[in-house]
Amino acid sequence: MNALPEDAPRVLIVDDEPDLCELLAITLRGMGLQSDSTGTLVAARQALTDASYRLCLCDLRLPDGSGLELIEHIQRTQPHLPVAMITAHGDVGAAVAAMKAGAFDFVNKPVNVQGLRGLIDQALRLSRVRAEAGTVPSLIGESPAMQALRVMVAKLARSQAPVFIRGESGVGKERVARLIHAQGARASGPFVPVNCGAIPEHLLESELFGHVKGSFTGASADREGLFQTAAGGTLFLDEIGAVPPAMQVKLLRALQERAVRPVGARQEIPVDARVLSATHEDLAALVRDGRVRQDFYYRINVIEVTVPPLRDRAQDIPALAADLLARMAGGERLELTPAALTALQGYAFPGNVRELENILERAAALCEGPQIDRADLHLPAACEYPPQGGAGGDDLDAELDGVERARIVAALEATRYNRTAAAARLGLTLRQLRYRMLKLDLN
Ligand SMILES: Nc1ncnc2c1ncn2[C@@H]1O[C@H](COP(=O)(O)OP(=O)(O)OP(=O)(O)O)[C@@H](O)[C@H]1O
Repeated sequence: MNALPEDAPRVLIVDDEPDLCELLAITLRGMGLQSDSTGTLVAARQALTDASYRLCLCDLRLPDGSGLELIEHIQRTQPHLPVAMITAHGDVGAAVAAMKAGAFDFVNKPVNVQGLRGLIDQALRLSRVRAEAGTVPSLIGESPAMQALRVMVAKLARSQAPVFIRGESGVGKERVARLIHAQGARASGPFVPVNCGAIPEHLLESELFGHVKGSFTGASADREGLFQTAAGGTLFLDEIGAVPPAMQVKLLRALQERAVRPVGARQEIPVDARVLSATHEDLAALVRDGRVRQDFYYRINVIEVTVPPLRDRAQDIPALAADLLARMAGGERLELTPAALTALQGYAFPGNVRELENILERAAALCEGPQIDRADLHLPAACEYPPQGGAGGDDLDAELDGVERARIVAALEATRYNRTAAAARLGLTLRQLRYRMLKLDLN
C-alpha cells in the first residue's frame, strides 16, 4: 500500500475493540486519511494534545468511562473538532444523548462502511464550508434574542443532529433552517422544504419515501421520495405536527436507520439527509393530546431552537423593514417616515415577519414618492397602540411616550398581564414598570 502524504488529514479513533479499530483505520486509509487508535479516555485526551485531528470517532462505552465525557472535553477544549459517536444498533437513547452533548453525528454498530464514508466526507467538508460562508442569507436583527439565535445557528450548523425549530407563524423558522443548512457541511447539497400539513395524509409516505411502479393506483412509474431528493443535503419538515402517528413511526425508523423503504418496495435504501423540523404548534402539548408520539418527539427534538415573535423584539423592526424595502424596491430608494416606524414598533404583528413583509409590500405599492407614511401602512386598528397626544413625529415627547407605551403594552400582552414577567422582558424592575405605567396612564 502506498504511504499517505504527511499532511493527510488525521482522524482519532477511540474504541477498545481492536477489530473495529482496524476496520475503521482501513476505511479511513482508503479515503486518504491517517488515523490513530486509542482504547481509553485517558489515552484519547493525551492523543488530542499530542496531534492535530480533523475528526474523532468515539465509542460510547470505554473501559475508563463514557464517550460522552470525551465529547464534553472536546466541546470545551476544541469546539471545532467534530466528534461522531459509535453506538450499538438501535440504541436511540445513546444517539440522542451523544448529539445533545455536542456530537456531530453518530454511527451504528456494526459499522456500515458506506454510511461511515458519507459521515467522514461531511465532517471534512465542514472546515472548508466555514471559510466560504458570507454569501448566505442572514438573520437580520440586533436584539439580544437575534444575536443569541445567530450564535446557536452557527453551532447547530456544525452538527448533523436533528433540530426542531419552534415559533409562531411567519417568525422566520424556515429562514433559520436554511441558514443551518447553508452554514454547514451540506451547503453544497440541496435544501428541500416540505410542508407536511399541505400534503394529503394518504400521499405523505410516497412523497417522503418514494414509490415503485404499480404500488398503488396512479403509480405509473418509479418515483423517488423527498428524502432521496435531499440526499447530501437537508430535508426541512415544516408543520411536523400534521404528520399522522402511523407515519411518525416510519419517519422515526428512517431517522434512526438512515434508510427508507419506498411504498411497494421490498428493500430499504440508504439515504443521507439531515432532517430539520418545525411547527408553530406547541409540540409538547401535541404529545400530551396523543397527536404526536412520545418516541417521535424525543427523536426529532434532540435540539430545540425557539424563534421569538416579532412583538418581543420591536428593536429589530427598523433593520428588518429597511432590508425588506431594499429587497422589494428593486434599486429605487424607499423609506419609512419616523411616524410610520413608530406605528410599526407599536404594532403586535400576529403574523410576525411575514406580516411585516406584506404590510410593506402593500404600502410600497400605495405610497406616492420615496417615503412610506403611517397612513400608507393600513395597520389593523385592533393591534395598534398609537402614540397618544401628538401628531406623529412633530412632538418628540409624545412620540417617545407612544413608543414606550407600545413596548409596555406588547410586553404585558405577551406575558398575559403578568407585570413581573413583563418588567423582566423590558429590562426594568417591577417598581420602574409601575412608575412608567402610572406616568403613561396605563393602569
Ligand atoms: N430575521 C430575519 N431576517 C430577514 N428576513 C426574515 C427574518 N425572519 C423572517 N424573515 C422573512 O420573513 C418571511 C417569513 O419567514 P419564514 O418563511 O422563514 O417563516 P416561518 O416561521 O417558517 O413561517 P411559517 O410558520 O408560516 O412556515 C420570509 O420571507 C423570511 O425571509
